[in-house]
Amino acid sequence: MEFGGGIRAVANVQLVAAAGQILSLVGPSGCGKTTLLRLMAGLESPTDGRVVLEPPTAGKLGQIAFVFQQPSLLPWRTAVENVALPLELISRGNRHERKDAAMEMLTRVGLSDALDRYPHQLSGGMKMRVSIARALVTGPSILLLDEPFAALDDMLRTQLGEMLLQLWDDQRFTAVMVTHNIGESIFLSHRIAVMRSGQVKTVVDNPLPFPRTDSVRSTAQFGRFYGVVSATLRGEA
Ligand SMILES: Nc1ncnc2c1ncn2[C@@H]1O[C@H](COP(=O)(O)OP(=O)(O)OP(=O)(O)O)[C@@H](O)[C@H]1O
Repeated sequence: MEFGGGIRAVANVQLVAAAGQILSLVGPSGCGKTTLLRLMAGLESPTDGRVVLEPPTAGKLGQIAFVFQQPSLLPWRTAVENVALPLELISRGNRHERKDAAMEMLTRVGLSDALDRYPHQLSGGMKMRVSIARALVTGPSILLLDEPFAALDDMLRTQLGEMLLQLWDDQRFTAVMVTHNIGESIFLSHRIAVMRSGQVKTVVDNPLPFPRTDSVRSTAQFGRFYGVVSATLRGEA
């Protein structure tokens, strides 16, 4: 993928996101993580090469969802109205059905008490919950997340990570998530793709079993794997 001015953001990448699993992309700033994610989403077109979605229906409306670092909610819509928006855009259901689906999704992300609040009445963590509910309301088979929790404090980050795992357990979507945070990549994913200078240097399988709760972070296995991923990031492994 080459941008104007000859900037080569991503090159020679061969990466498979296994169906029903969570894959993390980690790497130093500017190594091409976001570009690769945007290529997968179809938000950028590759200068060369291709992105293959399996099954092909994964490319259908409502089947790929993207969560950005900023929740980017519409300020004039309530939480329910924001979450119902993707259903409106793909003309699914009538007004009542869309509202019911949005309410159910918001309940699943722990916001049953905030359905009718506007974005300015929500905390940063609540806005991200709405953003994730909006992404998942169509029941996508692929969820792409770009540093979704980067702006949140550690405690919220952990809570939302656990929530994401719970949602994955319920919906079993295929997820690809960009993160700077090694601990988060280990906690949340099945496999971790380590990127440097626009290339995927290696993909490591995460040995930690599911289901995972926060307590897994204090296990020796977690610590050992953290060391492996860090060394890989530094180019030592
Ligand atoms: N729209 C664009 N136009 C020109 N260059 C771009 C564009 N988007 C990204 N780049 C360049 O491509 C390279 C990879 O950027 P990208 O945002 O994918 O990296 P990243 O790993 O996600 O970085 P960060 O972790 O800082 O978000 C960088 O050199 C960046 O400056």
